[in-house]
Amino acid sequence: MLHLDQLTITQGDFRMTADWKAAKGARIAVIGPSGAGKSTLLSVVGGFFAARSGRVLWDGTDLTQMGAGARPITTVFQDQNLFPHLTIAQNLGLGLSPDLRLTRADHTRIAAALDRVGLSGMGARKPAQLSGGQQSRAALARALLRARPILLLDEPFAALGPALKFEMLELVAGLAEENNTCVLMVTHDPQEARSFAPLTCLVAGGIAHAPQSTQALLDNPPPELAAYLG
Ligand SMILES: Nc1ncnc2c1ncn2[C@@H]1O[C@H](COP(=O)(O)OP(=O)(O)OP(=O)(O)O)[C@@H](O)[C@H]1O
Repeated sequence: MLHLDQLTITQGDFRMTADWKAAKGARIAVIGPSGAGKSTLLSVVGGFFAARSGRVLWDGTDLTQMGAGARPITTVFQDQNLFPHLTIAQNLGLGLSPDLRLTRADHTRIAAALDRVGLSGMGARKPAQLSGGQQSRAALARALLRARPILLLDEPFAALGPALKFEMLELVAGLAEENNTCVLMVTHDPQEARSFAPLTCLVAGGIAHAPQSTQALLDNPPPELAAYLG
């Protein structure tokens, strides 16, 4: 279980609180107005930014003082963060071994992860030799290889067209279900939230609210969400 325990997050004049729990395997959309703090929330959970007070726990283990790499968490940002000078296979290998000393078993796992996202045989290419959608798949394959129980997605597919985006979301949902991964995904798109996430965390008015039913929230949005959805 992911537990955000009385978090207070400040950044300049910005202030936000979060105090809730999410079960293993929960898929949660993070939605709210621009500047409300969605990315900041993910940064705090992922270990890229420290909260002013409160704790982040996973299954009772306090992660608050752990660096991002040590947390049981994988984060995928919008820019995909693939290294341009490395091949796709090496980019994936970084998820297994930061110094790229890969065993034969590692190479087998990398090939299997590429197969899984529909990139069979493309491991030797550089990122620039893949389309935007294929790069997204590669970033997802790397996240998959890390096999951490929490996955944070900050608008990872924003650059993709609608068809490809939904294909990717389906892929993530399937993988998350298989691996019982707890996913927090920032999105601006209510349709995306509905199709991907049974639960939604509304971030608005200085509060990252406890996850609630996506359908109920979007069918009957509170004023701050209604204004944002238009
Ligand atoms: N480096 C910073 N210093 C001070 N304030 C910051 C900094 N970065 C962000 N902020 C403020 O923190 C608040 C939350 O920003 P954040 O990027 O988390 O919002 P968001 O909900 O993800 O927005 P968007 O939907 O536009 O991406 C904003 O009000 C922003 O102005």
